[in-house]
Amino acid sequence: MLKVNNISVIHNKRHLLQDVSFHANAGELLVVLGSNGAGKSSLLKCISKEWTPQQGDVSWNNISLSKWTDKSLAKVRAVLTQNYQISLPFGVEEIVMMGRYPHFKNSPSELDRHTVQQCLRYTGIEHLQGRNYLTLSGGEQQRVQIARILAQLWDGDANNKLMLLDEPVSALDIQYQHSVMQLAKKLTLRGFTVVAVLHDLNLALQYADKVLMLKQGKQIAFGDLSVLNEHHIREVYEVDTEIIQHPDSRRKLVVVKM
Ligand SMILES: Nc1ncnc2c1ncn2[C@@H]1O[C@H](COP(=O)(O)OP(=O)(O)OP(=O)(O)O)[C@@H](O)[C@H]1O
Repeated sequence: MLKVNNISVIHNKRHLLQDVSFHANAGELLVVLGSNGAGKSSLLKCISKEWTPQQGDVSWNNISLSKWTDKSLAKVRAVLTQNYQISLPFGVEEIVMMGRYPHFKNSPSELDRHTVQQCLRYTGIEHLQGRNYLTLSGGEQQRVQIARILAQLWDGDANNKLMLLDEPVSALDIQYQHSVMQLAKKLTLRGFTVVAVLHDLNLALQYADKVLMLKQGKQIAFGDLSVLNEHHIREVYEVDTEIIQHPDSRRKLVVVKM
């Protein structure tokens, strides 16, 4: 279980996060929502142990992140960041193999190579094998990055795996947006805990098990999909919306009122 207990992050006397508390269980997809600058990426940095909050605590499986070594955490927690910069002409398999770095010492084993192949297949990018990463489109690069973090978490107990996705679908067309969200959902069904920052409220309504809503570093709402309602959307985004139900699928949709 991921437990975030009353964390605050202060930078230059300004709260980037203030008294944020929530949890996510094994097998849950938690979507973090909020306006630009609300603190979503800052929160992911705290959950990934890149940042240590000045107040409060983050724990993974009942152990405070401060007690996890970087090496052991790297085997159970993987992060897809917004700006993964690579300037050298690595091949696609080499990038995915980077996800295996915490698992081997000097050179990859047969198992590591097999895992890379499995992750390329699982993410539907086998056809990109042999390509120079720098020549891929933004969307293709994003899917390779997803294969990389999957390779990092591939083996071991799925209930002990935490995947953090910062705007995973931002560069993707509608088909791949859904294929990435379906992949995230499939991983939660295996037992993974997935935390994803999204801007698309309809994707959140379709895929989230739980929702956390932030505004200016403060927690506006946390809970099941019922918290993603017109009232909280108005509070967070200052936009009037209506939540309607699709007549056939019964799926809920957010529509902006003009
Ligand atoms: N390293 C830093 N030093 C100072 N301020 C920072 C730092 N990182 C983020 N901030 C500030 O903290 C606030 C929250 O930023 P953050 O990137 O967490 O927001 P966000 O919700 O992810 O935004 P967006 O949706 O635009 O990506 C912003 O005002 C940002 O300028």
